[in-house]
Amino acid sequence: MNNKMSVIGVPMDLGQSRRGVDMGPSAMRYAGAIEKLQSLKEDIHDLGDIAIERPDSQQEQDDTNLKNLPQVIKANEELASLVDGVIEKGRFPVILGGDHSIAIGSLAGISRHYNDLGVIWYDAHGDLNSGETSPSGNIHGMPLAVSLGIGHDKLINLHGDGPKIKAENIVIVGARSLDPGERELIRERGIKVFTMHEIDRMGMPKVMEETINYLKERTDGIHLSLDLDGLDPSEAPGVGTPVIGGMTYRESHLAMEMLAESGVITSAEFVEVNPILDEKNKTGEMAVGLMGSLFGEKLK
Ligand SMILES: NC(=[NH2+])NCCC[C@H](N)C(=O)O
Ligand SMILES: [Mn+2]
Ligand SMILES: [Mn+2]
Repeated sequence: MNNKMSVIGVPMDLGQSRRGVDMGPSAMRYAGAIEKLQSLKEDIHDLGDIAIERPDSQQEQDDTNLKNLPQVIKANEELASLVDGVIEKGRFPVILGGDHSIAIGSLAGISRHYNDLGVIWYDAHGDLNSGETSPSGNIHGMPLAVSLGIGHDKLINLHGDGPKIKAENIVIVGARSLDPGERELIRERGIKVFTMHEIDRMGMPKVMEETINYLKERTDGIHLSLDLDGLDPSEAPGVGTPVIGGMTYRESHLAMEMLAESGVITSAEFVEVNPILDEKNKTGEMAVGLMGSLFGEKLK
């Protein structure tokens, strides 16, 4: 894995309806994210946080049901250029969210550097909705669909026209809350999903082994998009859209350690940490713990 890393914070909560996930980067920094990275890699640049526009209360709702669309676009454009520049310089981008809508910008910036970018979507959700299928209008439920070229034009064409990734290069791990439109899309496009059912049946070691082997043979880089709500809310309560029956902290560590051993991950983001809903920053600390394992921390 690349020893030079650049960290970008994206303090944005406008892709969903519960305030507080904008403090995610602070929560992870407070829990020692930068120090953790410095202890594992030799060259860490902290690029600080992107400036986020506040929503305008006078703003007219446009013809879509997408909440805070202009601000989400603006933040993602900025993130995409930054991430693009980081990779251009030969560095590994680590993105701290923010709600999951920021994956639109991450993937737009990263995908420019790969012909077949793979994505591991570690999440309770599929985030495969569009304006038509979304039950909420929350853009954090849409980034994977947008990156496939499904959804609002301005989101799809952000930082380069058209789709950024291919359906066959995605693996979703930990899904247990999928909307009807998302299920249909998964079926239609043949997206690989390990639901909690499969994780229970096969065990995390087999799930990660299959995930890594599947993506290794068809991609030229793999982005890990880790939504903290993939973990069970009893362990990671500081998230805006908790779903019971999730992956444990131990299983998640193992998954990160297997990714570290495989050496396949070329970029990563940690999203949806909401310190307002958390218990003494437990979820922020968990995110940093998982970062450690992903980037090669070993106890002996
Ligand atoms: N990144 C997330 N936590 N996404 C949750 C999405 C929840 C639901 N599927 C929606 O579209 O609103
Ligand atoms: Mn998500
Ligand atoms: Mn989620």
